[in-house]
Amino acid sequence: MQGNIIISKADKTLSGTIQLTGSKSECNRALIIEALSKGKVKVKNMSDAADAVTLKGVLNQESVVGSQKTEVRSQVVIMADGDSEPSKSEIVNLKSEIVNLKSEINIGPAGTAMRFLTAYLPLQDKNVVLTGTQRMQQRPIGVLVDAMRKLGAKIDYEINDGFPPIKIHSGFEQQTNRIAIKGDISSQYITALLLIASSLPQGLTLEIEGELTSKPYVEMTLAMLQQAGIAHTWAGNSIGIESQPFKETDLVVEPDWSAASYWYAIAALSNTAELFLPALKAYSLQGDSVITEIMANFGITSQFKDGGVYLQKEAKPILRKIFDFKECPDLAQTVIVVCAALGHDATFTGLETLKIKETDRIAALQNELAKIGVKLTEKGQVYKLDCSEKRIPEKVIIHTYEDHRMAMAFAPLALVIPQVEIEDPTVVEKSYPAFWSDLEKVGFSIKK
Ligand SMILES: O=C(O)C1=C[C@@H](OP(=O)(O)O)[C@@H](O)[C@H](O)C1
Ligand SMILES: C=C(OP(=O)(O)O)C(=O)O
Repeated sequence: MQGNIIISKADKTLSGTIQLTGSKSECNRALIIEALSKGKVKVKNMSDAADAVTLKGVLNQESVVGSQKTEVRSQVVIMADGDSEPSKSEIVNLKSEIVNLKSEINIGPAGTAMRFLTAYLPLQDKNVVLTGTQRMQQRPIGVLVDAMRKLGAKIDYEINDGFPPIKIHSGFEQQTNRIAIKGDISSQYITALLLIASSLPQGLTLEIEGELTSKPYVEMTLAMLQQAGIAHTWAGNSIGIESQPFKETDLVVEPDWSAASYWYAIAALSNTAELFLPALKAYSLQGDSVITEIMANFGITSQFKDGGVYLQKEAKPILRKIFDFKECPDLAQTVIVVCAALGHDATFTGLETLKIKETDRIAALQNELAKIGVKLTEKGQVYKLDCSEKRIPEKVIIHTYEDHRMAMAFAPLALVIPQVEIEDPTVVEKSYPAFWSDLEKVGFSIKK
């Protein structure tokens, strides 16, 4: 879809069934595990999220390159075994062919792919530059690169220390099996290391320093590794995984609960809502399934039956005034916009990591909420929403800052504002490409 779109909804009722695509978080873990397991583990219900499709493409390409390398290497062996000895220059050429088979990988805006590959690629005996979008080049990676260097990886920065692009060199040899790592910047660094731990000759124990942010994502990683036969220990701040083989299994990706959160937001802003989301589980590996509890405060009930979840709206006063997003940072925009739309002054904590995501999500929220007169103010680590000067214009234009969640979190405003114009609507492809067509399925009008 090119250009802006204008969203509107003639009535305030929501009903239907929406089949959500697979979780990008689960899928990206499953893809790395599949690649490390060398065929033992298979990913089922591959996500349509662009970030997952990108990672799959890179890993497939890597395995093609891997077999090309083997071919080139065996050519060297044949030449060396042949009647005529290969000349020095022939060997040098073949060696550089090996090195140059693939020299740059660009993962676009995919944060988890960037982090997971930073741990995965050094183990593949590669010389490769790993890069992404301009924004990706501002998202920190230093904590993970430091940890990988201590482990034995050879990694240089191409432009700025601590940020992509990074150059990964071949020749990994494990130097230690115990690493201390900061837990309060991104849990993705920890997940990246845990994913490769069982494939390291000496295994790996991580000592997490400071508070662990986004903890459910680390639990998801360990649960998925467990499903693939990898045992761990977790005592206090120390997580240990011994060197061990994967077992043959399928990893089935559940639909995306972060995507489901936008449907909860739409339900919360509708007068009546009856929506079925198939295949979502009550006991999910995804921490964002906590949206069921959060949205109960806005009158949305969740009933798990028929293999999915039914959402229903009950007329109820809003209960909660304080929301903490430390364990579910991707829900922050969804819930804050719902509070603003309902004029519900509330307090938010656990937003520390939002400034280093797809955009500075705090600044983005502040700018866009100001368009309806709502203020989000920061005092230390506590954020307050002030709706006292809220206004409902005929039309609002939402800038999306290359952030899928800005587009999807503000779209539900179409239930309270006659026309919501979304700039750069294709951003949703990162995690939920069918978002706009799914809105149309339940009666939203989407015009270019
Ligand atoms: O591991 C994951 O799949 C993710 C972890 C979280 O990041 P942080 O750990 O950086 O908060 C989350 O925001 C991101 O969308 C996905
Ligand atoms: C932060 C996110 O993704 P990533 O870090 O994987 O780019 C997100 O999807 O909200």
